[in-house]
Amino acid sequence: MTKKILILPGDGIGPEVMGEVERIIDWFNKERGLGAETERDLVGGCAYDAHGQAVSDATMAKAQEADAVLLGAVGGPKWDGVPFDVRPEAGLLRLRKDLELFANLRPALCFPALADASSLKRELVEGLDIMIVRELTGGVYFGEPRGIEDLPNGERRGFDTQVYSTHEVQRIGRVAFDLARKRGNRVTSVEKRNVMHSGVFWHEEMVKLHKAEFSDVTLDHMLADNCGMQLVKQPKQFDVIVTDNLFGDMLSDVAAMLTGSLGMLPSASLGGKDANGKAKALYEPVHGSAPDIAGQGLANPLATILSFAMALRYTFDLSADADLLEKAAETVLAEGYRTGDIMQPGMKKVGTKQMGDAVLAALTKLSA
Ligand SMILES: NC(=O)C1=CN([C@@H]2O[C@H](COP(=O)(O)OP(=O)(O)OC[C@H]3O[C@@H](n4cnc5c(N)ncnc54)[C@H](O)[C@@H]3O)[C@@H](O)[C@H]2O)C=CC1
Ligand SMILES: CC(C)CC(=O)C(=O)O
Ligand SMILES: [Mg+2]
Repeated sequence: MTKKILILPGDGIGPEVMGEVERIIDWFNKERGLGAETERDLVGGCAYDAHGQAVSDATMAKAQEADAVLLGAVGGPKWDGVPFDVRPEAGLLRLRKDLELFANLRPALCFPALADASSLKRELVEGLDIMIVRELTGGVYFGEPRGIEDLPNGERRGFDTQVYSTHEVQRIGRVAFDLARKRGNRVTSVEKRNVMHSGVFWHEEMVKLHKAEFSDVTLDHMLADNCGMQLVKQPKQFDVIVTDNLFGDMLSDVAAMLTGSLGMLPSASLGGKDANGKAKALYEPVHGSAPDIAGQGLANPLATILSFAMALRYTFDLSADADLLEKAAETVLAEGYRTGDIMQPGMKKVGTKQMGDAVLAALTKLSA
């Protein structure tokens, strides 16, 4: 059956890195019989420019129909002044919310060739393999009430609401515990129960879930500020980290630097399985639209390419193809190809397109 992939390149470096993924999809169609049919559409600032909305209802309908959505990145200074509800980032938030993509998997893996590209010492990151499981459709990014208001005393006030309910914590907890069972069997649940009621609640629900369904998995708890510190002090102590929307966003950017660059970190955003065992899914790099390097062909496409590898694994159940693509990424790094963000002395500096060329060549060589 044809596999329907909706491609939303977005803004800034989004279209540049997604261009390389499109060439890789073509390769998998021709060489591995993937059978993927792709369609491009708009999200983010470019969608706002085209029709005044960061994602249109028509695009949302296509996303609902697709087997998988691949997204580049959204946002940029051009849209700093647009109304809050239609800013580029709102398009991505709507996709996540309306498709109910509550589980955001952000693996931080240090490829052997990049052990010296991290800002940390080689011995701290060599062999690193952490899975951050971030809750993606709740918490302070979506809680009501929120807004900016005028107060009677002439001051103004800005506010957001952090809120989680039982089913939201339990379902993300289950994803984390299930993943841990296939990895190092250890989950660290991260919140701030020392100052936040939602943190106390998160902790209590995780403890209950663990006792009821996952007592074979080791569960630890850590306060979010300490977790940020521990990630740069001794990152290999972690296996699976499960946390809320905001802390997960921040901690995964921290984890990115352990792997060499934000340009290396892929992600999968998954919904619950339907009656046929199918889950809605969106795949995107962890990084943003990188306005500082956009339009120059300098961006590292590997995070987006590795996000497509996650689509092969999680949506299309093609783990051999996912392994092949991940091996191709590892190979080009071992061969010394480096975009500017991971450049090291003595390596071959390349741009976005040449990195894509190198991955395609590695795919061909590895599958011969
Ligand atoms: N998922 C998304 O679409 C996200 C969008 N954003 C949006 O992106 C815009 C820029 O945000 P920033 O805070 O600057 O974060 P950013 O992730 O776009 O960039 C942070 C730094 O990392 C570098 N970088 C990021 N991706 C790279 C890549 N593939 N190759 C080489 N270098 C890379 C950038 O050049 C920049 O120096 C904002 O409008 C923000 O809201 C931010 C994060 C996620
Ligand atoms: C809506 C996004 C811009 C938030 C973000 O930074 C992320 O999901 O990584
Ligand atoms: Mg982020």
